[in-house]
Amino acid sequence: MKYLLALDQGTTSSRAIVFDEQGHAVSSAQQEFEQIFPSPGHVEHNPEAIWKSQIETAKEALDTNAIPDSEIAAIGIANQRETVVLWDKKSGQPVCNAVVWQSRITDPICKRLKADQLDSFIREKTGLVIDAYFSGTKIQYLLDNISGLRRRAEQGEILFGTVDSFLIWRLTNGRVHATDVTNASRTMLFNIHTQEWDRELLDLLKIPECMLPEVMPSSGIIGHSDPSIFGREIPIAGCAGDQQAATFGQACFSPGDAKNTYGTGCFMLLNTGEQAVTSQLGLLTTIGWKIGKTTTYCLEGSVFIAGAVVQWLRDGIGIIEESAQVTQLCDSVHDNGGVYFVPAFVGLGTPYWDSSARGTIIGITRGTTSGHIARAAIQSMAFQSMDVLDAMQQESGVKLTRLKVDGGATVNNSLLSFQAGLLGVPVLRPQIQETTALGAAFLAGLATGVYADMDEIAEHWTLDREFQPAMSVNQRENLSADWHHAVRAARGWIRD
Ligand SMILES: Nc1ncnc2c1ncn2[C@@H]1O[C@H](COP(=O)(O)OP(=O)(O)O)[C@@H](O)[C@H]1O
Ligand SMILES: O=P(O)(O)OC[C@H](O)CO
Repeated sequence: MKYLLALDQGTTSSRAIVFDEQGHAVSSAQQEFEQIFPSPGHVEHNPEAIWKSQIETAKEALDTNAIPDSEIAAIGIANQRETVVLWDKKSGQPVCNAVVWQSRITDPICKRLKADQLDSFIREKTGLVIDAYFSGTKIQYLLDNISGLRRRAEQGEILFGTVDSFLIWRLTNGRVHATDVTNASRTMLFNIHTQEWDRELLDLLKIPECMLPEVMPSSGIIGHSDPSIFGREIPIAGCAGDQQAATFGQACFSPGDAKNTYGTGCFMLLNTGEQAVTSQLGLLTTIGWKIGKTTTYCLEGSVFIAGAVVQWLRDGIGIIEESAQVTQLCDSVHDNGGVYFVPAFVGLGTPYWDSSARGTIIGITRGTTSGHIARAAIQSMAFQSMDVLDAMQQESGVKLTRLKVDGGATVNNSLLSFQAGLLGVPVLRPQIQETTALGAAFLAGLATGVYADMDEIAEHWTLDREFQPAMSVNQRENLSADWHHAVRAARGWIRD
C-alpha cells in the first residue's frame, strides 16, 4: 500500500493528512496558529509559526499510525493563497511577518492603480480585479516600507513566495525556489495566458524579477524533501492553492462543474475547461490546475468572510464559547426575525469589490435575540454565495444543476439546507470533507503513478448527504431583496 502526505496550510490552521490510495484519510493532525492584527483591516502571520505548525503536524500525522516514511509515495501541498512571505536567500529567515490575503493594508496602492484606469490592463493579463487581496501590491508595500529591503531585493538577497513556495524552500532546505501556476495566478504579476511573470506588471509595481519563484505545473515533481526532515527524501509532487486543490479534490473535472468551500472565507470555483473566460461582473479568471501541458481555467467568486463570522461570534462578542454551539443557537429560532448580517469586516469581495464596506447588522428590533444574530450570521454565508453564483451563471451562461460543497462550516446542516433553498439547486456534501488536502494528495499521486488518470481519481468521490431545495420562489425573492437592501447599507461606510 502506498500513501500520500498532504500538507494543507490554511489561514487559521495547518493540517497534515495521510491518505491511502483509495483517498481515505488514515491519520491527520491539525494546529491553529496566531492571527496578528496590527491595525484595523491589517492581518499578518508569523512565517515561523506557519512552518512550525505545518512540520509538526506532518510529523504527528506520520507518527500517529506509525506509517513508515518509505511508504509515502509523495507529498502534496495546498495553501492559503495570495499571502506574501519574504525571506533572506542566504539564511532562509523571514525578513518580516507574512502579509495575509485578508489584509487591506495596500488599499491606497490599489486606489492609485484604479485612478490610473489600469483595471482592464490588469484584468486582461491576470484575470484579476485590482484589489488589496492579491500578492503584488503587498510585495510593493513591504519593499517600500521596510528600510533597505528594496535594495537588498534588487541585489538578489531577498526571495518572495506565497506560502507554498516558502514551505517548498524550507522542505528542500533551500534548494528549490518554486511555486505552481495556480498560486502564481493569484499574485497579480502573472500573465495567465502566456503563463509567465509579466514584465509590464513587475515594472508597474516596481518588483525585481529575481525575487520571484520558478513557476511549475500543479502535478509533477517540484523537488524532494531534505532527508533531515522525514528521514529520507520524499518527492514533492503536487502543489496548488487551497481553493484549486479543493476543486480538484471534489473531482470537478468537467467544464460546468463547480464547488463552494466554506472556510474562513467562501470560494466558489467553476471549471471552464481550457478556456479562460474573462469576467465583466467581478468574478476572477484563475488557473484551476496545470497537468502536463494542459491548463484548466476556472471562474472564481471570492467571499472574504464566511466561517470567520462564527469565530467573531465566539471571540469578538462572545455569544458562543465553541464554534459548534452556533448550530444550536441558530436552531433556537425559526427564522432570522428580519435580521440581516453583512460581514464586510474587510470590505466585500465578489461581486462588489468594495473595500469601503464594513460589517453591518441591520433589522434589529426589541424582539431580536442572540439566536437571530447567530442565524443571520450563518445565513450571510449563503447569501454571499448566492450573489457569487448569480454572477457566475450570468457570466458563463452555465446553469448549475448541483453544487458540491466542503470546508469547516459545512458541518452545519441548517446552513446547507438554507443554501440549497436560496440557490434552488441540490447541495452535495461529500463523505471526505477534507477535499483541499485530498486534492493536493490526488495531484501528487497523479504525478507519481499512484493514480493512472483523472477518471480513476473521480471514482473516489462519494456522497455523504444531498440537501434538496425547499423554498418557494416567492420566499427566495423576498429574502434576496432584503439581503441586497442590507448590502446597500453596509457599502461605502469608510470615507476617504
Ligand atoms: N458549526 C459551525 N457552523 C458554521 N461554521 C463553523 C462551524 N464550526 C466551525 N465553523 C467555521 O468553519 C471555519 C473553519 O473551516 P476551515 O475549512 O477549517 O477553514 P480554513 O481552512 O479557512 O482555516 C471557521 O471559520 C469556523 O468558524
Ligand atoms: O485558508 P482558507 O481555506 O481560508 O483559504 C484562503 C484562500 O486561499 C484565500 O484566497
